[in-house]
Amino acid sequence: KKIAFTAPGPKPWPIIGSLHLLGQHESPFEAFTALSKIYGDVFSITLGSTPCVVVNNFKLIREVLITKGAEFGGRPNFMRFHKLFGGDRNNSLALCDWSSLQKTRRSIARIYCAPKFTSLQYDDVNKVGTEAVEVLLVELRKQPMGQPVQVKPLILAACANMFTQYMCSTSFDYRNVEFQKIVRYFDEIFWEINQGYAVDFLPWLLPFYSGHMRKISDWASVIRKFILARIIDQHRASLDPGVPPKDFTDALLLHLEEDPNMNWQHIIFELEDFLGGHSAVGNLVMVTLTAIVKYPEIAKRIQAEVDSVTAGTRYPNLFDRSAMPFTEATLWETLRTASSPIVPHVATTDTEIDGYTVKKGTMVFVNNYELNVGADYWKNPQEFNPERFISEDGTIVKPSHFIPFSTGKRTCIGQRLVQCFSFIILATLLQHYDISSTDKCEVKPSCMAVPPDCFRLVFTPRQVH
Ligand code: HEM
Repeated sequence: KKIAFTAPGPKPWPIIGSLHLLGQHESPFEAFTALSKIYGDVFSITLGSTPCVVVNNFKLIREVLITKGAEFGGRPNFMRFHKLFGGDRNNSLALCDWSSLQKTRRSIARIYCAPKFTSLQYDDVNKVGTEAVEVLLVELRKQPMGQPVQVKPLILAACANMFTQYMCSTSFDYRNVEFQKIVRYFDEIFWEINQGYAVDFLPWLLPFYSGHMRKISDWASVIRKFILARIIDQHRASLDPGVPPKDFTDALLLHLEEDPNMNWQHIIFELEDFLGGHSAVGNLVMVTLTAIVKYPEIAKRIQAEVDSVTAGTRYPNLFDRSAMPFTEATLWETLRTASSPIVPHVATTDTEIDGYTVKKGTMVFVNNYELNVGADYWKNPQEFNPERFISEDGTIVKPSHFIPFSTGKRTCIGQRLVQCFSFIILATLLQHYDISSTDKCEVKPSCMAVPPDCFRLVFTPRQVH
């Protein structure tokens, strides 16, 4: 008879478990990599009183996300996740446990959020993206040129309009105070969701976090009220079940009429989830711009590419992507080096990883930081070098272990939109400006988010493009 063993790991202390070990490095993922050198590529760790397993190599990560994806489809029960979604994290697509409702929600979203290259939706993404970036250029021209500018809110507003226009056929003026407020709150939430807190694992600390938790649920509820009043109500008034849906919002509303398992709340929460994706794109662009500032030669290569493709006579667009591999590769290299964490998974049944027993309810961390910067996976991993994603024939190549959007059942639904919108913004900004900074442009390791109030950038109009 086979004897069941759990994976080796550090001995937990009473109450805090091994939480203290995560504090010994700049990011918990660096701590995981360090611990994997002691305990092996799969190890157990108790955080607070939660049993966790960390998987650290590509073979085991595939086992968790693909081969046994169905057994690891749950999400952690963090209080913050509930607070963000009206008291129940199952309202959220990214933070809910796996269910048939989730399957339905993902399938409605896929057509709109993962548009194929030859689809009508792709043309729409292109149109919406290029129009919104032209408005961004107009706003940038109003800023003092050659001086430090707090540019994040402008970039986020452009991204927000790309998302609201694409998904809800609605966009907003940059001076609309309510719009500014929800863009800010979405960004606060994005920053928040990217932080790890001891209270996630030590719920008895909750009384000390009550103010913080209230703030989180207030941000989310202001956002939902805005979505209902400014977007859903208008769509509902003009909805015509006899014609194909004009956008994602219509598709969701039509689905509500057909599917008894769907209710009003689901629609609002689903829109909130997807519209919130704009903060991810805006933060990715900000992180990419830190590389542009740090490595001026990379900016020059992107400028050469955009100048040659557009001959200085038009704005770049999505159909230029294949002719601008360096620009695209810079975004992939940013995703690699920033190494955004994969949301933890949870075992929904008693199972195994690499032969070790994993009990139902165990939280599983996928150490994608190791996949992104480990010496076993990359040549000179610490170097920022977009060339690593360009093949000899000038096309983009991504090694199979590079999974910035994860893989399997719960893979990111927004990845195509991210690639499309961030490409348009980066290419157009560099077509028009040289970008530098007098501030320290630092990004935390293993984090795709920069704080809502972050470094300023200096935009200098280019003479030739
Ligand atoms: C730089 C930008 C982004 C990165 C790096 C990113 C990465 C990820 C990762 C790693 C996951 C977790 C997958 C897993 O647990 O296995 C995820 C989930 C998800 N992402 Fe993204 N994402 C980005 C932007 C977006 C955008 C723009 C949207 C929406 C339009 C979006 C929608 C989602 C959703 C709905 C999920 C949850 C899927 C599920 O749990 O079933 N993401 N993303």
